[in-house]
Amino acid sequence: MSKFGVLVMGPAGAGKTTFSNSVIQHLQNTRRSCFYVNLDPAAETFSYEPDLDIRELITLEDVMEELGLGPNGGLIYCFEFLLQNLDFLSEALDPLSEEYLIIFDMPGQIELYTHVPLLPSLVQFLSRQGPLNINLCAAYLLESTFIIDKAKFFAGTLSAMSAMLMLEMPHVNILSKMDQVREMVTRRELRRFANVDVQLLQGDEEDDLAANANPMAKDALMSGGSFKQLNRAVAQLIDDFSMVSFLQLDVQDEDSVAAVLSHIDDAIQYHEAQEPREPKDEQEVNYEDADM
Ligand SMILES: Nc1nc2c(ncn2[C@@H]2O[C@H](COP(=O)(O)OP(=O)(O)OP(=O)(O)O)[C@@H](O)[C@H]2O)c(=O)[nH]1
Repeated sequence: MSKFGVLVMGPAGAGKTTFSNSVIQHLQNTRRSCFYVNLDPAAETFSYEPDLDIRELITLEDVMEELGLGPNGGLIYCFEFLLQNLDFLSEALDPLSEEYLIIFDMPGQIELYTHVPLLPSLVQFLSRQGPLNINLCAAYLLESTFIIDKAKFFAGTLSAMSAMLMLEMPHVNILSKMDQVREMVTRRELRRFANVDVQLLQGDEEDDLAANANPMAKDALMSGGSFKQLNRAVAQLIDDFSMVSFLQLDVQDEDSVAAVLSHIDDAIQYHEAQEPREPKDEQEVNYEDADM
């Protein structure tokens, strides 16, 4: 047996901290132990004070001020620094017993989940392949309001896929802030986004939510000959990657939080039964490039 952990990821403002807080509340209500780790060096305020906070090690503000880096380069520097000071994590996480769920609240900069190889190194250290031996699952949040603008929704879907491919770990995708869209779309329409229906990307006028809800957003969907081809290629890519689906999360509803947690548990249990994979080689990172 080993400890359990969830990496709460997703773009800025997707609702990561709010979701983390509702998980903590749910675990408290059900008398389960949890340990809350903030890994966002630019975080400002919390409803639940983190049990471990990267800002005790390094803050984005200090890095930007002292090294003259921008926010993206600064964040990458902070993560590189964390990777050079992994005792900061192991001293706090190693002593925890197996009953703990460890919640890692991640930053929102999208670079971290796409092309910069820092998260895979961190995951490797935390996971069953590394010394901390935590059974980890990624929870990738995307705002449900993105479905009103299909271009935005599919861009978000691609970034979720990118995180899935880069991290190669148990992963659940979540549409957050469901309270904001329930009145705007039918259940049938919602299902087409939750179980990503690539026909949505092919310009099906009848089902064009954007046209109904927000005329400006319709223009944002790529159109014209070459864009049609690109849309088709993206649709094919998502279709081939047949695992892309989203759970629906409403943080006001404890059952919804419990259902998402139960999926996370299932994803972890499923992967726990699999053989751990071989570690990847480490790669170099250039902070300056990140702000270009
Ligand atoms: N209506 C509604 N608002 C939400 C929900 N979840 C989060 N919000 C709001 O969305 C905003 C961003 O939420 P956060 O939880 O801070 O999002 P985050 O992903 O942690 O943000 P960053 O750390 O900046 O990347 C806040 O104003 C929240 O109150 C939700 O389920 N419903």
